[in-house]
Amino acid sequence: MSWQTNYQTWQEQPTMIPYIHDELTVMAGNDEALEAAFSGPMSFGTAGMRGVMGPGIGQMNVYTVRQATEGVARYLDTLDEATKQRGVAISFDSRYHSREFAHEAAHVLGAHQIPSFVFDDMRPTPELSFAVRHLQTAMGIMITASHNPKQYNGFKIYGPDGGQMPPVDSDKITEFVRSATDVFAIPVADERDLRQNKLLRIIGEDVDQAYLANVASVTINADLIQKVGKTMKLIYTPLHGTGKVIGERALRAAGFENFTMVPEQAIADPEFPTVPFPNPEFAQAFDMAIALGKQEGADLLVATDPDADRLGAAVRQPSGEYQLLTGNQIASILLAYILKARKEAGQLPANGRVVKSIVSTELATKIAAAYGIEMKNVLTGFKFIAEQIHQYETQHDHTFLFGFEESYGYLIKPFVRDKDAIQSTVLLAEVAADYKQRGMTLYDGIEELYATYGYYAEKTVAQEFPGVNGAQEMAHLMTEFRENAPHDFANVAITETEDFSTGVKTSATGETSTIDLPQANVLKYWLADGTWICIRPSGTEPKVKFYVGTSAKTDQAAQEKLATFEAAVNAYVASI
Ligand SMILES: O=P(O)(O)OC[C@H]1O[C@H](O)[C@H](O)[C@@H](O)[C@@H]1O
Repeated sequence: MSWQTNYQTWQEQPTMIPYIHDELTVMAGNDEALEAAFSGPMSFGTAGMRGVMGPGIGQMNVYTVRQATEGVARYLDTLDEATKQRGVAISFDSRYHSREFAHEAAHVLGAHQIPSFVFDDMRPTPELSFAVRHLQTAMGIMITASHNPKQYNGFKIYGPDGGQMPPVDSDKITEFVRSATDVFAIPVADERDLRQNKLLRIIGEDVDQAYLANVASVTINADLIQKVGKTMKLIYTPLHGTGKVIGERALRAAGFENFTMVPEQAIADPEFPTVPFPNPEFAQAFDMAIALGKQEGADLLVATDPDADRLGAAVRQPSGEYQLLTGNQIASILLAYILKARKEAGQLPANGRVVKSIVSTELATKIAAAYGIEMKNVLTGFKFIAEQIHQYETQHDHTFLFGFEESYGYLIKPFVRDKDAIQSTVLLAEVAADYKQRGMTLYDGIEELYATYGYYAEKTVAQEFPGVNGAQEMAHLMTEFRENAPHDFANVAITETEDFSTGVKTSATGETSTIDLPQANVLKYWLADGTWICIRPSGTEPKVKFYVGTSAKTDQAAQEKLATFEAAVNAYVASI
């Protein structure tokens, strides 16, 4: 159907929600906006859906949230009654309409006689993952657009283990979402009736307490925290999001009492008024924390994104200036501490495993190997880390020690099955305390890791492919890489090419072997000097991402190599 026809259907609805009706009126005559909103449905995939808020079948609004939830409900209808009656846990972040969307989801589930457990106020994504496990619900829904700009919102689905659903199940839900084509015909139950019939229950403090008790268990050395925790100075910013509700309590419960929250950013605000993007990957997210850190002489600055699943950090350098750490550096220093402290405590299991994505740093592999611990590499997406944990638990063959992605996501203990910035904040504080006790800072700690294991450097660059032809152009780029395969980058030979779409690894001499991972449109090259280069279309944005990871004997040499390979990749792409 054309966007004009879809638009007309919306215009002619007799019972349109008044504020959406008003938004439609504002859009009248703006063909570009109307085309974007009405040409096709929102895409619903393995990560659920995410998009700009506004009227139309292609944007996030009450009707598209109802449609997505209807898909979830129809899926649950196919399961046995006992599973269905376990219901769905629902949380939401601090964005515009997040609370409203969470309740709309409950109303749709209620119309199917499916109970829901909705948080009384915003809560982090990892706490929703925890709630699914704690309340033993059949599924979970998180209303969030993570660290996207304020115009966005999203709908994420979780399976009974608390992990984002693996493709095999989420594909079924996607089918059901697509089958609910008439968004205006989806039945919704009345909030008051649902509450009376116990089909909608409000949860909050009870789950918080259980979650916080678990978070306290991620610390390893209680004596250390006792000694240093009270004096070590931290600055924490929740960047106007859900971390405010629980991050403060988590730090305090773990014994870190000497911290200040950036006051302006400890106010939940869907405008995210103090930052250009509420994303701890961006330096500007730290501007206020740095100013406060300098005033207070803080050792460590920590920022969590609006749904508190990602964590960024900055550490004080000897000069008094702060240096931002990358996701790879934060993960490496957390991992090195976990392995060291657990070994010292006699708690390092021989069958321990660390899990990371294929685009994350090899420094972690080297650290793990130094402790005789195996590294498992999985595709990008924390659901694949959750899937590993589930497997270890059911097969009893490995013990999960740590999981991470370079995109600022880490998980320490599996009472949550997604990245957890609250757990990570608490453990990172303990790591800082450990260095402080040794008369060092986290900055020195990173230097120490490099001096021991080699200087590792990584970079991700993304090329955007906006517009209607974007997907096609991205496909063309990937095809070019496959059909006119490069032999080298910057004159360093490619020794192995991994094509995850066929699951085949090919050496320069033509020998092949199988990659033991699900199929995905990803290419990874291993070079003669140990450098790796990976290319994949983003699963969440219209971008192709290029990742480079290298290492050398000095920092300068590693940075130079990184710059050379980045230029070589850019040159190859420009030649296509
Ligand atoms: O596909 P990308 O844009 O690189 O995003 C990848 C990210 O997608 C989601 O946010 C997942 O929750 C993350 O675990 C994953 O890292």
